Amino acid sequence: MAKKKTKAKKTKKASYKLPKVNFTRKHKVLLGSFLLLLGLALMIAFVSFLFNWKYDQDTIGHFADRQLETKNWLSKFGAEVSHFFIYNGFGVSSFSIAILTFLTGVYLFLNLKTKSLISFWFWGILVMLWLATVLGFFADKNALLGGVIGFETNDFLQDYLGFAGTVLVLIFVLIVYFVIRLNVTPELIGGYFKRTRDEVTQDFEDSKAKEEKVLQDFLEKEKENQPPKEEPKPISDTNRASAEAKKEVNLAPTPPPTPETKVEPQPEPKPEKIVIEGNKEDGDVSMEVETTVEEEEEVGNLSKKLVKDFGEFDPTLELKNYKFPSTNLLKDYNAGGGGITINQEELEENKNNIVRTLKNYKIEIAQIKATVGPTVTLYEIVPEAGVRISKIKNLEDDIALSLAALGIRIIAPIPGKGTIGIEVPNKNSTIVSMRSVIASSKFQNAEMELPVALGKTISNETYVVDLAKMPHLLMAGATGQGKSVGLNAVLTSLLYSKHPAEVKFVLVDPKKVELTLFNKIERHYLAKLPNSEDAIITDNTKVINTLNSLCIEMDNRYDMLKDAMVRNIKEYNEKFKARKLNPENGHKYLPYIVLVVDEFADLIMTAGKEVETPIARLAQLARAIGIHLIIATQRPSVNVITGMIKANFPARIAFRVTSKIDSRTILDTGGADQLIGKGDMLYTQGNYLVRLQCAFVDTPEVERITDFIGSQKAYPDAHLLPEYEGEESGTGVDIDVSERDKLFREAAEILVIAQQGSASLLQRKLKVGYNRAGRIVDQLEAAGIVGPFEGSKARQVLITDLNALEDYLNNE
Ligand SMILES: Nc1ncnc2c1ncn2[C@@H]1O[C@H](COP(=O)(O)OP(=O)(O)OP(=O)(O)O)[C@@H](O)[C@H]1O
Repeated sequence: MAKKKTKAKKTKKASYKLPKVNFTRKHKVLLGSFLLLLGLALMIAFVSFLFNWKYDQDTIGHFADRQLETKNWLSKFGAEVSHFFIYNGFGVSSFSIAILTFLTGVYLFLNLKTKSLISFWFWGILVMLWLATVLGFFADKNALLGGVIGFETNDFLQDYLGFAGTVLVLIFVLIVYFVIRLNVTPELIGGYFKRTRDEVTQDFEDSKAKEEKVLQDFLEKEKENQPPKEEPKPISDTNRASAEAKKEVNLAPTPPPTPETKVEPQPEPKPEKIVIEGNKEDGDVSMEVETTVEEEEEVGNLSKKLVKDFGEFDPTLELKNYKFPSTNLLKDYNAGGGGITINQEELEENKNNIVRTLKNYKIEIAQIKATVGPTVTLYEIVPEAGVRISKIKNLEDDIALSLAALGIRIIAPIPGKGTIGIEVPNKNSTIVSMRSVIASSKFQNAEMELPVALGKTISNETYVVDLAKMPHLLMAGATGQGKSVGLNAVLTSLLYSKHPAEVKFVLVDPKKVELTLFNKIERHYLAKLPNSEDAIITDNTKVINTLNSLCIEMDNRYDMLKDAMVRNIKEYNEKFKARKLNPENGHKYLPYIVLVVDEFADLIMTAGKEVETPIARLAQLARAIGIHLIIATQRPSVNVITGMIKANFPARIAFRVTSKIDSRTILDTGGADQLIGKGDMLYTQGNYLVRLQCAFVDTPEVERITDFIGSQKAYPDAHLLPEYEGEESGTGVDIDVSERDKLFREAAEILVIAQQGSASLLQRKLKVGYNRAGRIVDQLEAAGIVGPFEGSKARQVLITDLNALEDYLNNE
């Protein structure tokens, strides 16, 4: 009980942190411009007052007298206000007031965060008081310096503390200002002096060395320029030396004899010298032509040197002994039987049925060919010339009826082939094992960023796609049709192809049981928010924070890419590996991040726009910086897979769904309703549909893989995403007491009696609509009566009984 009360108090305190003024943007612009101009006016008035105050003194106090003239640039107003602030107030330090007013105006006008304004005002006023008091010492010389308040404060302090005491107090206040406001500490000052001393010594030594070098060069040049027969000249004989030098046309740039020129520590490229010999007899002079050498780029040079010395940067070095799981950990489902079995009888029967049915509708077939896949067999038909394709397509249901089989799909025509396809499910389907697709050469030799072996096509070929190219994947299908297996297949593919340094997963699993096994590889492959305990997110409210954190990560990565002048993560990582990006400038190797959401419908139901917006943002922008989303849902309705989501997820997988409408929602076309389930799926990447049998990976297999990886040396922690400070309350708005609903008190009583912070309860008891009930709950939250939004659970009520509520509301 007591705990609840303290919590209630805490929330109350938190909600009163800032003044509760709800300005609209228009109000802010108006107030901002007013304050901005008022600040300027004060400034003008104050400056003018400094020159004209003596003349204007007679007019003070006669504001109503229109005849009286003032010299202040802002006339009577200026004179009165300045007299009030400067003469009667704080003296010249009153300029602070004008500056602070101006600053407040700017903040409001530009809609900047007003939080720092409070500290501006606090410190500004402190400085003003301090300065006024200090200038109070000189009040007898000039009354304007400290103003009346400055003089009085000074006088007051001197009465009690004497002159010395007052000075000491003022010095202490100054120290407080420096330490707290400017963060100045003795160490900082000491460090600064030490630095400047070192710099001076260094500079001195540098310039000495440079001077010596210049002198040396000069002498050498002189020596070179001397004709051999000439006597060596004394160094001091500069006049003569220059006269001799003039005799020769020397186009080589002589080093400027200024000791200030900075000499770079790295060796300069040596210019090549070409000497054009002159004919001495003709009195010709020889000329030395110096060709300039292109300076090499420092970064390139340095990076080449680094690569030469240390080799390319290896992101996997920290876990260099990491061993990839072997395919032996996966079960071979076809070990005994060995692949697809072809049932001749079945094939014959189906062929006859198809030919007969089509004949019934007067469609003659020129040729028929069967391709047996793991779950379905494709009969490719070449009709006789003159048969209309639409005719065959319209017979879909009739053919299905005559074949007496579920899940018949007619593809007319098959893209890229001039044939019509009829897919008929096999009586005995074959499981496509994960092992067979992982071991396939297609997957093993795939030159892809994020290879994913989805399964096998109808012609029994392994189908491998690049998640980085998709760039996001939407997976939908009715319950029990193979979505979770599909997700596991995708994750397993990535575990088999990518080192922990190269890819990180953010797993969202509202069902709480589907992805738990991946907990074991948390420190290898998972990414999480700092301070969160579990890497796998099962709580919907935490998803919002994680999504927003990913948005921050995305923005950060874009900044890094911009800084590195590359367009995508691949180029960035290549540049980083070639040691062309300096880690000291914040660059680091960027792993791909794959966000997997197992039940998206649940998320949209509980958090709605709050998840949709960051998901859409990530989907729109994250492809270049290596964040890829995989979203699965068993409810493919339009309010879950919204237009915004769909537009950004061109790659989609549909498992079997119950209706044609659902199929349309996922794929924009029918077909998914005719699948046979158990991993039978349609995949599209925006153009045509491919029917695949999803690779099957069972829970024990995933467990073996995660155990294998989890038992190896790991990073100290999961990959940490940037911190995201969610709003304290679910609503994030401070609600003015005066704006509370009329039913606020009644609603508070209902929730306190029921001890359940639910909007639907209010809807029923108060007979109000959902929106109003929701608003009241927000107001109750802002008042500290109910706790924050907790996803599907009702909010906690922070007040225990009606008496406590009465006290609480009365003390507000
Ligand atoms: N690729 C596949 N090959 C063979 N059988 C499969 C395949 N995928 C799924 N199955 C079978 O279907 C069952 C249900 O699959 P899964 O758990 O993936 O369904 P789901 O769509 O995730 O269901 P839910 O939405 O209820 O979680 C599996 O236990 C398995 O027997």
